[in-house]
Amino acid sequence: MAQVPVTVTVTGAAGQIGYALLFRIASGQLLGADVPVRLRLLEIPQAVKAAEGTAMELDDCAFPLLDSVDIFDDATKAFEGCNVALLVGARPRGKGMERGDLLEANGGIFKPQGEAINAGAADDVRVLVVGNPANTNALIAQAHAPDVPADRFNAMTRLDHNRALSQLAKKLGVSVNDIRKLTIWGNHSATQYPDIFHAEVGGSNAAKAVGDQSWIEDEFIPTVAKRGAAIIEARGASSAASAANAAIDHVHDWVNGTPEGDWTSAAFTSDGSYGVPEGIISSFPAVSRNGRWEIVQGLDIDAFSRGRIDASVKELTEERDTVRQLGLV
Ligand SMILES: NC(=O)C1=CN([C@@H]2O[C@H](COP(=O)(O)OP(=O)(O)OC[C@H]3O[C@@H](n4cnc5c(N)ncnc54)[C@H](O)[C@@H]3O)[C@@H](O)[C@H]2O)C=CC1
Ligand SMILES: O=C([O-])CC(=O)C(=O)O
Repeated sequence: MAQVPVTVTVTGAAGQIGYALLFRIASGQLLGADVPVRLRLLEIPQAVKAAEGTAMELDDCAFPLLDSVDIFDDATKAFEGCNVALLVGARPRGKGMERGDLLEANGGIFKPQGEAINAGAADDVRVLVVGNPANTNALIAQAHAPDVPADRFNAMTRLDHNRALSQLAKKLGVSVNDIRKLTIWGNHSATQYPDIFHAEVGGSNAAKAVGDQSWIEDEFIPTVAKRGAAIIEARGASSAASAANAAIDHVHDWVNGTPEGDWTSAAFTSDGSYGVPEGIISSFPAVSRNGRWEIVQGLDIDAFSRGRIDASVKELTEERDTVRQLGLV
């Protein structure tokens, strides 16, 4: 191994996303085919044995890039020296629940994890929160890591972005490779706004190519925004492999940069752009340059998009107010 290994901490390692994620990280898909990784897995004590089973399977793959796997039930140890933290461990929602119903149950997990990241992670740590409600859990972790730059705490809306790409490609009968500049705004929840008004298909405007506002409003947006619930209904369990895939995409692009001529969607601390209140963790059109996300500026937001963005942002500010009342931020 030519390079120094990068330390990647994964929480909820024995869960279903963990199982879909760890093998892809160890094979080099998270950071690059020449970057060795050290895995540190965090689980609750009852699930440590299952995590050990996964670690045995990781051994059995003989991944050339996998330097080591260590398992912990103590957050302080798990985040020691961590460069990339994937906060997956949380309670998933069941049928009929909204992600916001999990705020109190999961809020308690992200405070100690933020503290542990603050105490022991590497100076360049990047944190992606996957566990729901992801945006507000990221806000909680960030609030307890005052020494880590705020922009290092992200929440995952890349799965929504990928879902939207796929739905739009199907509608237009094109490949996902033909679509650029799609955006998920707001919260990773049913209020999210998948925006195709700035998207391009084969270089032309995607909304014009669709040419059907009622499809956008009544089919596309609800299908993308409620896809998580549809998967739960169909599978009896929430999305796992697609969520792991999106986490890989998000961190890969954050670290290695987004392609020229395109952008993606990522949730991070608002600087007030597009009227999103400063400080909340909201999804934006984003490019990554030199390892940092930048919000794509200068997009015209019409009245329809304004209303949708505002509705999702309102939910985010309400979630923030709830966790404030609970003393979590
Ligand atoms: N942002 C997104 O797009 C998506 C988010 N999710 C969310 O990801 C989370 C994980 O989903 P699954 O893997 O399906 O759930 P799961 O229930 O299969 O696994 C969760 C794992 O987390 C562990 N865990 C619980 N508390 C922990 C703690 N304090 N520290 C470390 N580990 C802990 C559990 O023991 C369990 O092994 C859920 O919150 C789910 O809603 C799921 C899909 C997409
Ligand atoms: O819907 C859920 O609870 C899991 C999730 O976040 C998603 O699939 O988008």
